[in-house]
Amino acid sequence: MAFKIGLLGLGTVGSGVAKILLDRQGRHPLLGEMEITRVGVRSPDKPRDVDLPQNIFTTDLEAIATDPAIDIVVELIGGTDRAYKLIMQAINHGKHVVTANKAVIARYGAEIFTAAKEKGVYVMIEAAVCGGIPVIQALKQALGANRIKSVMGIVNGTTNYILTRMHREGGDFEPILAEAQKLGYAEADPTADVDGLDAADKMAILASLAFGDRIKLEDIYCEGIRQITSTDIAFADEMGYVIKLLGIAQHTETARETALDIRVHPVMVPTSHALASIHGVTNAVRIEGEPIGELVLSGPGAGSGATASAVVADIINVVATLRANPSNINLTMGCTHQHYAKVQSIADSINLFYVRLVVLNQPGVIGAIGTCFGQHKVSLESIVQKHIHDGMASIAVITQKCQESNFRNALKEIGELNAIDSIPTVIRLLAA
Ligand SMILES: NC(=O)c1ccc[n+]([C@@H]2O[C@H](COP(=O)([O-])OP(=O)(O)OC[C@H]3O[C@@H](n4cnc5c(N)ncnc54)[C@H](O)[C@@H]3O)[C@@H](O)[C@H]2O)c1
Ligand SMILES: N[C@@H](CCO)C(=O)O
Repeated sequence: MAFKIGLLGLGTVGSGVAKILLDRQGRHPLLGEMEITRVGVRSPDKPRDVDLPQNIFTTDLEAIATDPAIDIVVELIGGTDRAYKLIMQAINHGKHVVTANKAVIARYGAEIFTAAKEKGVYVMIEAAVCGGIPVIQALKQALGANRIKSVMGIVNGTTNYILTRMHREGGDFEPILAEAQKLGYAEADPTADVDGLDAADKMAILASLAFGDRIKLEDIYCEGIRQITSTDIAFADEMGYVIKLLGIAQHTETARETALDIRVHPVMVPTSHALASIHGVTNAVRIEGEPIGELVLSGPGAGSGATASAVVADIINVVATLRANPSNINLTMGCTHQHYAKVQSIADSINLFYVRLVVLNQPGVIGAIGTCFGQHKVSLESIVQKHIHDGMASIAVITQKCQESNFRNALKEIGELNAIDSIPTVIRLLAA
């Protein structure tokens, strides 16, 4: 008897899933035990490049989520509210759910996984983070023996594509974003990607699995890449760094037991670092655990086939588990977190900084900047003056590790000095 699948959404990822399920040759034998029974779409009569019988299409998505004949609901419509309601409906009707929807899981994970636990069903989310990279399964299962120390990654392909092009071409953010939109690499509304919100959704999910607590999205400090200029890229390049948008989740150095440091922001990454060589739309996640040490998973973070690969892997896992033991939940596939993580404020975090200042080219400016930082307990690694013209100079400062609030207080005071024209960029930095 085949397991019956109800597919909600037949767009980029939905079509990829249907294509895999309709073309089983050479793939996992369990695909032979699955059948797409109903498909929820907006326009049933629209011509499509997947060979599904017309009579299984419907615009009534609720009917699929509540259909007693369906075993697994695969939610691929995107968005938040409607998708959340459909997922909850499916769970409440005793169906297992597979979704690629990071926005829903990051916002409503607590409600969804609580309901799933009560109903004894699986909610599988491999495709929600980094598309085709099996990072969810790694954290839930393969790395289960480890105490995870940190999870750090390039989890948004759009921003990595833009930053890679800025590095390669020396171009500025806006024109490269416009071209990325024309080429289909960036959405017409790029906000979620370029402002770091998509990465924050993904980090909430990864950190929750890595550290065993729920994460409130609003607790994640989030900064995007709009302020990065070609000048900063050139400075970074000269100093042996590349600028990447990173998601970071780690235990704090000072109060390891009590707080989680979780954020998304641009970082100057030394060219020798594993994440520095991740280019274009590729994603990568570096996980550090005890006893395993460090490992990096990299690959396609989006796209029809890559994301569908993760969705179908989840379906296979559900089917395999149901075949082996239909009545007991496999604990390595579920999510049982009860408490919310205590998250460290960005002001308390410890960072190294790169800061670029535009100043009047006059004696004593560098000394005054150094003094201000010193008065706020910020030690400097280097301070270099460049690009002198029209009586103005650009100064690039790199600090040693310092508390973010001390750095910000120093910077506020420096900004008030007469010789300071502007402070266009501040970027946190990874130690070389
Ligand atoms: N595209 C990717 O590379 C990628 C990667 C990882 C995760 N995801 C996630 O996968 C999900 C799907 O993304 P996608 O790229 O396939 O989006 P998409 O826009 O290509 O497809 C969504 C489909 O759902 C349909 N749909 C939406 N609301 C509907 C409704 N109320 N009734 C019927 N049909 C409806 C749309 O018409 C569309 O065909 C999203 O949650 C997204 O975040 C996508
Ligand atoms: N918009 C996402 C892809 C889906 O997660 C990205 O650019 O990585």
